[in-house]
Amino acid sequence: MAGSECALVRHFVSKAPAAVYYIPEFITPQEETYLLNQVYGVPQTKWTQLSNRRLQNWGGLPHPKGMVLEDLPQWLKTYADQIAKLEVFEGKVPNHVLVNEYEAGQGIMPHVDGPLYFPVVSTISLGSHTLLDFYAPMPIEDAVHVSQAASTSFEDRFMCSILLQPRSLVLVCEDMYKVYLHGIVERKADTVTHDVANLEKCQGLTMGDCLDRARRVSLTIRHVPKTVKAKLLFGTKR
Ligand SMILES: O=C(O)CCC(=O)C(=O)O
Ligand SMILES: [Fe+2]
Repeated sequence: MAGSECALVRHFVSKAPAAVYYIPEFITPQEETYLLNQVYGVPQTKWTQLSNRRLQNWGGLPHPKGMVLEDLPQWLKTYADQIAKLEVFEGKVPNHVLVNEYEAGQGIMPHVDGPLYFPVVSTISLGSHTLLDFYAPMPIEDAVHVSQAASTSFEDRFMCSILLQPRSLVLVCEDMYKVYLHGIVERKADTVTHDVANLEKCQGLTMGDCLDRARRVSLTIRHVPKTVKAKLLFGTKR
């Protein structure tokens, strides 16, 4: 992306409840193919299989005592450096990437990314679109009656969706990171509705369109502020 195009204001999603920026076609189709080749070119042992998705962790394992920093491979570092220039990380360069792979029909439960990261997440989507859904947190008074609240809560607390098209970049900031939960519903297709807050930034789509999901790979690029040398975290006597 050319420097002059970097001003984020025009990518601001004004219909979201707090700061989200959505940049369609952040990377070219050639870069998308290149990144997918890199993701699938790593040794099988880099993959962790979860019940509803596979992932690769790069940069180190975030830990409350600090992350033992590992260099990002160049194919990820290039994008961490580009995203740093967008200035949402306040001068820091992202040092951690989670690669998530979802088959059509897979998703991720609503969650918050938590305090180990600088409170901004930047995500490049590869291969397929998805809908990233945002939810208000559970009210405190309900939290003590979790089992009752949980049965209806996500539907009641739904706030908006952001359509993540292949090759797009989304930046989730402020309360969208710190307060609201995000998740991806396990569905094979998504319908475009008024709930999609960034629809006006998605070319060629109209209300009511049905989009079939395919396999999606996401690069979740973040900054872990607290890093340590391996010796300090684990001690010397092991
Ligand atoms: O795949 C995505 O876009 C979301 C991933 C996510 O929320 C996470 O890894 O914490
Ligand atoms: Fe997340």
